[in-house]
Amino acid sequence: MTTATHEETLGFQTEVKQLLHLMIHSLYSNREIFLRELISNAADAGDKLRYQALDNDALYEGDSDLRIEIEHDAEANTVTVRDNGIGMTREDVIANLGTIAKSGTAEFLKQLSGEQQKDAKLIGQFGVGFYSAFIVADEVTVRTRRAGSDAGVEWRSRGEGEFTVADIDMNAHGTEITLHLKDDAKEFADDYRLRALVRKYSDHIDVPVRMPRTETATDDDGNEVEGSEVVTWETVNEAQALWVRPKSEVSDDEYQAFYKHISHDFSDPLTWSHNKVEGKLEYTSLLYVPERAPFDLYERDGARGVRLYVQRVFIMDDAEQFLPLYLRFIKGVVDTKDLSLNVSRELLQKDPQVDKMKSALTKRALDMLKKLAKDNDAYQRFWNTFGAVLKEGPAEDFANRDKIAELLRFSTTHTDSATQDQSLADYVSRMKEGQQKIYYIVADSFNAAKSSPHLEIFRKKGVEVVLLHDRIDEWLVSHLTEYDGKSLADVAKGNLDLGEIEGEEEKQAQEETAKAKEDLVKRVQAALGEHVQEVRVTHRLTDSPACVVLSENDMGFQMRRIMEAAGQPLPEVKPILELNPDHPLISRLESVDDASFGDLARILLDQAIIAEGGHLDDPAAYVKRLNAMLTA
Ligand SMILES: Nc1ncnc2c1ncn2[C@@H]1O[C@H](COP(=O)(O)OP(=O)(O)OP(=O)(O)O)[C@@H](O)[C@H]1O
Repeated sequence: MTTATHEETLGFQTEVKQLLHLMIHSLYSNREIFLRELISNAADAGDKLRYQALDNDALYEGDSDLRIEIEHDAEANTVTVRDNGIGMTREDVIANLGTIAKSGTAEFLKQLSGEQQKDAKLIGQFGVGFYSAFIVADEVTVRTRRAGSDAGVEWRSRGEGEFTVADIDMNAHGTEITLHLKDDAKEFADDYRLRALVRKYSDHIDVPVRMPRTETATDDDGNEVEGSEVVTWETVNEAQALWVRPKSEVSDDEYQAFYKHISHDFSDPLTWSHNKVEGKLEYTSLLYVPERAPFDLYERDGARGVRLYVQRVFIMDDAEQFLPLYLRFIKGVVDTKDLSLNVSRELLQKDPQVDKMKSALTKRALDMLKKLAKDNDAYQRFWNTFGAVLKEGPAEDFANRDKIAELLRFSTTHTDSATQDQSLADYVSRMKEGQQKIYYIVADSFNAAKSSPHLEIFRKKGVEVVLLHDRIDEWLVSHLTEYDGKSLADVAKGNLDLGEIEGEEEKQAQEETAKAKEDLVKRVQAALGEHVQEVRVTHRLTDSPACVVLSENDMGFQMRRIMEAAGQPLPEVKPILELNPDHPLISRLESVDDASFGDLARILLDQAIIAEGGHLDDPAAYVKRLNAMLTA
């Protein structure tokens, strides 16, 4: 009988309470995943012990045969998951099983609306982990002892806001988790069910998962002999690391199950790529593209996907050195012979072998996406979720710029739909005769891009324009300046240059118009003074009277607004005002008296700024001027 001492009752961190509540209510129909989660943790605990024992064999305490054991008691309604892994100290227990350390958790939970809270998949992206035990249990007891330490700990909770910890004596190191099943979850205290679940979810993990089998002797008449029961432990799973097996022998189901084991995701991955590399570098990689984004995709210290193994020994999670940041959504495993077992994060950063593996894995990942792109439907789902992350690529990874460019998808005026489903290759295939550039516009929203006055001439001439409206887009195009030998041109910057799309006659007519309006331009320039960089006549407009543009080298309007919102001080840039000589308002401008001229010119400038999505310095003054005009 163990004696519990130093017992204390503590409250869960608020986030844990919220998560427990959400989980219990939203994961009811996925209840069985609790076993996968507990086995995953137990396997990780084994991995951690094996890693630490590399330096200190004594940590095994004479038991280096890592394993997981699952038992049940149908009468008591319990299921127990036991491992002889690293175990936990009292401090570990309080920190790990009382709080959630992931940053961004509070915001994530807060953002979930009532409807979303019922969506299992949303909670699933969070990675439910240990707390999923409470989906099936009304009481959970954890007994654990850290390998190499004397002190055992017992943690108990009903999942209702509090937990109790106490010191206990414990012979074996490792962790034993006992679930007292809820009335409606008694079905899990069943040998057949548990075995099936282990095979379904944990066949492919490295550690053996064992379950007891009781055999009873029978007499000559076939009756069981009382007291002859012998319990043998039977390994239920295959217990071989999946990535070590030849590709041809691994089924899709096994790949998918392994993905769920490493990612804690509920959905199947979209695709995967399994490769064994031999030669100068020797490693095996198994990379997956998930279907759903993790909640912390945009968190600075959010989880990165790759787990590092050295010769099958788990070394670390989140090994960010193996893939660039713009591929952070990729999950998987890298196992290599070329690193030493005691490699640390710091050493990884300096190791030239790691750089080589990173560049090889990056290519693999990009090739995997290229293959996925052949399936329009699947690729679109990928793009809708991770496209904005992939757009970080050209800036981060200059060498693979062209490969990344092939993978990008955009909205364009060809479809005029907010769905980003057009590739640059699609665009190029539709370019007009004589068109040398790929035209794009950047705006704060799809509608602002689609309705921009800058597009008028392009629509008139049937020239397609890429409609950029993600926050990252201006950053993207500042690093992706050409594709397939064609430069990318912002239609809102510099002089309009349609190249050979316009005939000589057209160009001449435009020059003549510009000449004819020289006086007007000068007058507007004088009236607007310091508010503009320049005033000129344009032929890019058909319906609007005026628009604002920037010089070729100025930072775009969208990027400016983002940087200003981030509190970044920026030098002031004045817009160039372009006037549409064929518009009635411009003709009117030529005929109004001096008193009204200044006001109308200013209204045209302000309207052009509004149409482009900008903010006026003094909106009330604009309204006043406009009202004065309307009532004149
Ligand atoms: N069987 C175990 N042995 C040792 N430590 C454990 C065990 N189970 C859980 N832990 C510890 O508790 C922590 C929290 O577990 P939990 O399952 O909630 O989250 P996680 O595994 O870190 O995250 P996720 O499940 O999202 O990957 C683990 O990181 C680990 O440190």
